[in-house]
Amino acid sequence: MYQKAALILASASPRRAELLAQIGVSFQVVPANIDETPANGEQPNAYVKRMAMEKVAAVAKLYADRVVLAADTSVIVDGEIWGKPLNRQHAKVMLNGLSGRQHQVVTAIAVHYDGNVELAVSETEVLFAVLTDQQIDRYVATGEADDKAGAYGIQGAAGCFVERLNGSYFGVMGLPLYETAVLLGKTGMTVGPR
Ligand SMILES: Cc1cn([C@H]2C[C@H](O)[C@@H](COP(=O)(O)OP(=O)(O)OP(=O)(O)O)O2)c(=O)[nH]c1=O
Repeated sequence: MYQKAALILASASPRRAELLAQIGVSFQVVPANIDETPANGEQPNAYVKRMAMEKVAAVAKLYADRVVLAADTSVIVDGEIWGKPLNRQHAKVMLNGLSGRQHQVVTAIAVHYDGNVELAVSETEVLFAVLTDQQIDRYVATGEADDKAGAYGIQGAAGCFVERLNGSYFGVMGLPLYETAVLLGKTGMTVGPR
């Protein structure tokens, strides 16, 4: 059995740290620095899985005796992978592209322990309301779009852009809690209420 603090969260995302803390897990943060460029013609699911695997591997090689958790979230529109906006103009273009339509949010999580890697993928359908230019401008001006896949964060002001979703709210936010608990459970960790 691992001790509580044996876990390393290989992520710079404050949302992931917040969500992991929410399920009663103690951890240390060691962000992974990898190239997040999709390969030519790479399928969205294959891409998010590869990203989660590369993030976990980059940190696990430095901390071989620990449990390491990494994740990757992408927004998929018509089969196209949308990561974070390059700038605020790009964020507005992305939000315009999401307005009044359905898209998918795919989050892959990878857990490395004892030389093994376990992977899980959470996929959620999200329907956005029709957004006005004024709503988009105001939202982007808050700065909330800057560092998020698809230029929105469901957990903030953009929560009111989401008419409905089918899947995992936490997966959209960046860390699907059910899948995380299942994978961490395999390492022998106690996860959840205590
Ligand atoms: C769609 C959506 C994404 N996001 C965030 C979660 C992730 O932080 C980010 C997607 O980028 P990622 O590349 O998955 O993660 P990251 O670069 O922030 O952190 P790291 O690679 O170190 O783990 O978008 C939200 O917070 N809310 C949302 O509704």
